[in-house]
Amino acid sequence: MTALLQAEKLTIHRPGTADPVLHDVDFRIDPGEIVTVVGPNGSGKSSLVRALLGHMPLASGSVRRQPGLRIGYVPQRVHIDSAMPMTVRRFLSLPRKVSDAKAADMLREVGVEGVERRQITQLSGGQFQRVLLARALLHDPELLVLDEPTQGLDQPGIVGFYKLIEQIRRQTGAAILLVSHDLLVVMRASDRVLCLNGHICCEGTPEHVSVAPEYRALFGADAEGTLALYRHHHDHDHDHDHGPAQDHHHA
Ligand SMILES: Nc1ncnc2c1ncn2[C@@H]1O[C@H](COP(=O)(O)OP(=O)(O)OP(=O)(O)O)[C@@H](O)[C@H]1O
Repeated sequence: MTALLQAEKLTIHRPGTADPVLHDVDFRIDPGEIVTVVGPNGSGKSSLVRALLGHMPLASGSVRRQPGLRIGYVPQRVHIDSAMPMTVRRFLSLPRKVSDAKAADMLREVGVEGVERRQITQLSGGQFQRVLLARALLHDPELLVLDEPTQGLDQPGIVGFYKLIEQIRRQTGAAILLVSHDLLVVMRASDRVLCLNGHICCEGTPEHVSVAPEYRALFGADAEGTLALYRHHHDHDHDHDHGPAQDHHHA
């Protein structure tokens, strides 16, 4: 299968220095895959994403994107000037104009129907993340890139967001590259997890990564809980679809 996006020996330096943020990272994502990048703060997750998208210069190595690849991107930080009024509708037409019908469809798809006239700055955190997702989906991406898309959401909000991501993958067949701290929830939605700390510490299926010594060394006690939760979800999901993790405390 041809990768949508592939990097070889990707190395990035801190600006103006030879100090590597990332070194020798090999990466690929295939059509329809959900790949999650985890790693501690400062481990280079956002830098990897920005380099893969061509937003950041490489010190060495290569990135190859399929020619004409349509990418939808939700960056980690979106600065909205609160002094400048901006409706959701206007925001969706930046930078590329979309029709009212398309905007309305997309807002409905992501579960925030009818918020067109609302001011961006007056949305809740969860509504704002969904509007960002709607904007990233407007031009039928083959690859959706989400950098910490659930920041500021509470646990049910996070679970709901990842369900939406899985649903989008099912409906559109888009590949999804996720950066996240929400190890517990993210694990379940991913086909492949890549654990980063300046380089790739380990990668593989969620179950493989959660028992890898490199992963455990990085995430300590949290790592144990991740595996327990992953197993729990995984077992149950074969039987029936049921509610989020916090409804079921199995120690
Ligand atoms: N524009 C920049 N100038 C200088 N250093 C930078 C810049 N961007 C990132 N860095 C450094 O690169 C390293 C990796 O940062 P990056 O944001 O990629 O990590 P991250 O894993 O996404 O972190 P977090 O989980 O905190 O978002 C950090 O040490 C950071 O200080």
